[in-house]
Amino acid sequence: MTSDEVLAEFRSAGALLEGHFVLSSGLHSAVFLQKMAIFTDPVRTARVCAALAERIADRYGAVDYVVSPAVGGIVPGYETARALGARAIFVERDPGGPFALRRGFRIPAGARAVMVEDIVTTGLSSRECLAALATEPGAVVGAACLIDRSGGRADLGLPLVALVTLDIPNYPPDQLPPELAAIPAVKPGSRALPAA
Ligand SMILES: O=P(O)(O)OC[C@H]1O[C@H](OP(=O)(O)OP(=O)(O)O)[C@H](O)[C@@H]1O
Ligand SMILES: O=C(O)c1cc(=O)[nH]c(=O)[nH]1
Ligand SMILES: [Mg+2]
Repeated sequence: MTSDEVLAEFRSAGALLEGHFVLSSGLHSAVFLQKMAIFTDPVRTARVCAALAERIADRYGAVDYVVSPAVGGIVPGYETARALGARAIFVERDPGGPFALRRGFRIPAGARAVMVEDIVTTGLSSRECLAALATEPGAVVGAACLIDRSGGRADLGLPLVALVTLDIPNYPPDQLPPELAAIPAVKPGSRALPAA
C-alpha cells in the first residue's frame, strides 16, 4: 500500500480532521488524525494493518509479539499481530501514571517483539511504552506505526517503520498562531493533561 493509498483510507473514513486540537504531548495542532474513524471499520483496519505487517516483516523478520500502548494502539496492534501470526498484548496506565504490562502479559525469554503505535507525533507515548518493556526477558526489536506525523524526526531509541510519514506543525500552548488561538481547543486522546 502506498502512502497515498493509506492517506486515501484516512480521508474516506473521515479520519483527517481540521480544527484546533490538544495532542497527547500537550502541543497544539490544526490537524488531527482520528484513527478511531479507521478502527471502527474492521475491513478497512485489516487492509491498513496488513500493509503495516508487511513492512514489519520486511524490516524486522519474524515477530512473536506485538505490543501496543493503550488506548489507540490496541486495535491496530491486534490486527497487525493477526497479519503477522503473532500474539497481541498492550501496556496501559492508571490515570496519569506510567504505562505497564498488566493482565499477565509478558514478553518471554527468546521471544521477538515489535511495538506498534497508531500515530507518532513526538514519540513520547512510544518511548513510555518501550520503557515499560525494558525489563521484559524477551527482545523488543523495533517499532512501527501507521502514521508518523513528526516528519521522521521522532526519536524512539529504536528503528521506526511508518506506513506514512507526514510533517505536521505542532505548537506549544503559548506560541499559537492567531488562526488557532481563535478556535476553542479539543483534546481527543486518553492521556490526562494538567488543566490549561
Ligand atoms: O508521539 P506522541 O506525542 O506521544 O503522540 C502520539 C500518541 O498520542 C495518541 O495517544 P493518546 O495519548 O492521545 O491517547 P489514545 O491512545 O487513547 O488516543 C496516539 O495514540 C499516540 O499514542
Ligand atoms: O499527538 C497526538 O496525540 C495525536 C495526533 C493525531 O493526529 N492523532 C492522534 O490520535 N493523536
Ligand atoms: Mg495513544
